Amino acid sequence: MNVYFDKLLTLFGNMFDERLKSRKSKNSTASNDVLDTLIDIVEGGIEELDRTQIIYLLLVLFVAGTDTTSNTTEWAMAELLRNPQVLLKAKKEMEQAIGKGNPIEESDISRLPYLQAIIKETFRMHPTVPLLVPRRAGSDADLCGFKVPEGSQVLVNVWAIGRDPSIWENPDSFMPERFLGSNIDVKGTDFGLIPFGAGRRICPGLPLANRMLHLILGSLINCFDWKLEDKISSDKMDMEENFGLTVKKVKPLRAIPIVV
Ligand code: HEM
Repeated sequence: MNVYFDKLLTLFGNMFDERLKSRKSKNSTASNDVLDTLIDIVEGGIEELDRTQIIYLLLVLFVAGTDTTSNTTEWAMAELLRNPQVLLKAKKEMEQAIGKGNPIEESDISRLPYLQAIIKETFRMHPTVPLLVPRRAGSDADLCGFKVPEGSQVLVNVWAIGRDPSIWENPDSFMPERFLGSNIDVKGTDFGLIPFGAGRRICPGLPLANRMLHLILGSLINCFDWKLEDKISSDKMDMEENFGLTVKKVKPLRAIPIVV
């Protein structure tokens, strides 16, 4: 793992140095990306950050933002292939809203309520960070009759919340319809659905990740038809989960795209 981190740190270090150089050149145009913004902050004297801190910050964003987004996409595709009627309904919605085979744009998302519901349902059943980031109780607390002494480490089991039959009807069924016409969202205020956490340490990548997921999944649905490898039927798919800091599929999804 450390070898990979070292490689990434070298990569980000080179990017940082090249960007500084290019910003000083006469023909430079602003990229307006994260790196440019961080350098603007340093040069504007708003925050004291050095090269090492910026490189580590890029590493954190990269590590926290890649596996989480790709895992969620993989779970969503697996559920769509396991539930062909859901995939068909999503295709129809997109065909009507943006036209078959067209890539989806950010401005289309608000016109695709079923796609939004599919992503919420994926987050409910497959929250990629199942226990969030550990918390420590700042003072003694009483939680539904349980005593939580000051200083205890608290883990929030988001995976179990998503499968709790007292909150969700048929919790083990993939039913995006449950979110149609509902205001429940993943932004940290509906505690039945907190795949990005909640409170002060809520995932800062939420707006980016949520948009990216709609664009990626929407394009995969609208631009391709899909079939499972080796003629596996949808009801025989392996959905076993590997629990760790993130929940991955034990057997990676292998599906074949066919351009529409
Ligand atoms: C599907 C995508 C993602 C999911 C499900 C997700 C989920 C989470 C969760 C559950 C936490 C802990 C929050 C808590 O304990 O309350 C977290 C923290 C974090 N996430 Fe994400 N994340 C995603 C994508 C991203 C992206 C794209 C970025 C950045 C580009 C990012 C950056 C971070 C960072 C930096 C933290 C640590 C925040 C802190 O400790 O204050 N995440 N994420």
